[in-house]
Amino acid sequence: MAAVSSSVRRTPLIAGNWKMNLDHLQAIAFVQKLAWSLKDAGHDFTAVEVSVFPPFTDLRSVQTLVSADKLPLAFGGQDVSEHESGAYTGEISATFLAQLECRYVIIGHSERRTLHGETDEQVAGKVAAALAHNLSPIICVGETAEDLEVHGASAVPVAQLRAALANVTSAADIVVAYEPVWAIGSGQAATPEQAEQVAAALRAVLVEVLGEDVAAKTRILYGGSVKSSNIASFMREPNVDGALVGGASLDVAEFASIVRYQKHVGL
Ligand SMILES: O=C[C@H](O)COP(=O)(O)O
Repeated sequence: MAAVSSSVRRTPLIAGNWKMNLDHLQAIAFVQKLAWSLKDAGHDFTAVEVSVFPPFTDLRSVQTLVSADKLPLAFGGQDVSEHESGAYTGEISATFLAQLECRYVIIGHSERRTLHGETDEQVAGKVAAALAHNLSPIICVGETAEDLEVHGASAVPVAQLRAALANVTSAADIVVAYEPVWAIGSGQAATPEQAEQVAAALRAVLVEVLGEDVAAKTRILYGGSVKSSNIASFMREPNVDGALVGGASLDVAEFASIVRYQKHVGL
């Protein structure tokens, strides 16, 4: 496995993927409460970055609030089109997301791959579209329970990451999220050791494709049944740099507690 300099500091990222939950009014209330709760707790947003991923219809409201109140929160879309513009009913372009000051966009979530038949080629196209508009793609990869049994944990995520990077040739501001499909919404998270093993294999792909410097700076998140009670165990792993949180990101207190993992476990 390719070695990566351990001296590079990667700012942890805790990302909340709301999926198809919270309308634009609920989004405003949630973001206000989250920001107040974290500020009250003295959270250092430069030490652990926080981002939320509302439905598209909430983004304008979230942008307005974050901008007006100068909140130290990032936000982004849950998906993006690989196309620039045109006759693509229902699609949202990277240009539109960039205009709403999105910093990130989730790409290739297993729910998109499974429920909407999204292919590796489309994922690669979306990654390219995001980067072309200075959005940082959070590239999701992960194996199903069947993949795990047949191929082991790393093979499918590694192949998915290689495919997603097909159009990426230079230093790029990307994030990788390792989300075993069987762990999503199941209450059965991977063990920290499993997450670290796959994250290390994914970092080796980053070294091969993008070089050691970029690989050393790229954050790799774990996702799948992350809660305040297990986040610290993942964050202790050297190649895990944050979490992509689904269900637990919909509760302000629980999500704030995940963000504050350093505090409550003394990391
Ligand atoms: O994007 C988030 C993941 O799908 C994880 O969801 P979960 O935390 O509900 O398991």
